[in-house]
Amino acid sequence: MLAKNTDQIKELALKLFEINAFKFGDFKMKVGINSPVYFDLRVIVSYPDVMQTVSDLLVAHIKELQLNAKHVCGVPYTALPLATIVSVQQSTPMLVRRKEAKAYGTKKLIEGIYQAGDTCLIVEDVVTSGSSVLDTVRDLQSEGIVVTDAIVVVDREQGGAGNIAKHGVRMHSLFTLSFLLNTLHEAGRVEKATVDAVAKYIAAVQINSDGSFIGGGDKRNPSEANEFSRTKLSYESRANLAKSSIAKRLFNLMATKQTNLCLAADLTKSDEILAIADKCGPYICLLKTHVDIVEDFSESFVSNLQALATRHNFLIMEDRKFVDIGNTVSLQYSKGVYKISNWADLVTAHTLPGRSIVQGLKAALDGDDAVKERGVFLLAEMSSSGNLIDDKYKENSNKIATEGSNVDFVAGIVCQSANCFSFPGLLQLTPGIKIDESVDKLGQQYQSPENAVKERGADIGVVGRGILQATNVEQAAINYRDRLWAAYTDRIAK
Ligand SMILES: O=c1ccn([C@@H]2O[C@H](COP(=O)(O)O)[C@@H](O)[C@H]2O)c(=O)[nH]1
Repeated sequence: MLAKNTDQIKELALKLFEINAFKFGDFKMKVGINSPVYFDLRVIVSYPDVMQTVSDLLVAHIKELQLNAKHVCGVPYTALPLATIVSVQQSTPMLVRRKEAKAYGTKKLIEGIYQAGDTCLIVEDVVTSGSSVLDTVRDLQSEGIVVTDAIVVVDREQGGAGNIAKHGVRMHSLFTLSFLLNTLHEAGRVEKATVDAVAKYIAAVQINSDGSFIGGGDKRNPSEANEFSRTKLSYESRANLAKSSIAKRLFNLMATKQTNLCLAADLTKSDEILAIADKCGPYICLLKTHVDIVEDFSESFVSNLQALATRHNFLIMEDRKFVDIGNTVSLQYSKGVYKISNWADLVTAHTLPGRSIVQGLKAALDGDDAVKERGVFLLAEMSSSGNLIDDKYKENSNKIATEGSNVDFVAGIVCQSANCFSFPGLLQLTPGIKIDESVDKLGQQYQSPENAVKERGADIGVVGRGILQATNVEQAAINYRDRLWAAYTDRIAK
């Protein structure tokens, strides 16, 4: 890294974290190992300002290092747009490497005009073992092109630079993983413990270009290599990793109040809801409503509920399960009889309409400060038997939740299984909890608090009729609070 651009590079590092191009979690890497950190620079194409900064820095770096090759070539695919901008900015002709040779026509692997003996600079986004850079080097060399240097945005410091050097190619990076972590720490975005844990992982997991481990052994065991598995981290440390302000607030509230119980207040009279909120308020982190079942809804009902939320320190979630085009959802959230955005800290939404559902909800709020006060939980799974959700739907819901433009507003995911998502800054809300595991007559399936938290990854357990139908609702809330909380403390202690 060159000292001249340090401030700009630091700013870029913070921006990459902000747009979720860099994240903490438990990620499966190309080489088959789990990693606590992941770079997804594919997202930067959606941020022209970030593209501009990255390519400006690459060009400045190339000039300073005097890497005067005749061509530039991006490693497919993420680095292709970066290589294109570098090529245009420097007026250096580009070469394009195909991943597979064409089955027809020229059958070329390298597109562009070149001659044997020409030099070429490689552009890459992220280097782990260096194998992708080396694949590109090999194909260029097979055409007689000379490669002596590669410029990359991020060096994960896991052996890539050394592996590439063994093939006679010098690797230069805009920044390293350690630099990025220290920058995030200096800016107060991550704790020192996080920096140390990742440093430990990097030191332990050094990779050869064929995917084997430098020094031998098998580091694929996540408990040895990765301390960032979402279900192993405390709510306090996950608060630091959360990108949504309300998720941070909820994690901290749960940790200080020592409760991960959400009460589903599915009652039809406002007085009944207020009475149960008052009785159970001291034991819950969240109170969930279905406001459209309340027969005597009024503005005073919501203001009284908000007063109870302040008195007992819980948040309010309207389980509206929005599912429509962005414009309609925006109106449903903020207008009509209920004006949900005025009083519900959190809402729920299906991902069926696609990413526009999140944008629609955000559009109803008045600016960035209002967005910070609110959040959404996206439904990726349901507890009802025979529901139509499949693995692809789950995976795509997770993608929507972690996309850069959504991360400030998506606080969590409603789901039933621990493998639904890995980003530790999101909360898993799991409904369908009852001490006597059973089913109801209309398709609801229940599991015990212990199973929900320890086996299925629930961070917050939702209990409705298990409390509402108890003879002593306050005592029932205490029982569920105690069992859910004990299951969580057991989970992180193991
Ligand atoms: O998959 C889902 C999503 C939401 N819910 C809601 O949770 C409560 C559960 O109430 P119980 O009385 O404990 O069954 C209810 O408000 C549902 O709308 C869910 O059950 N499953």
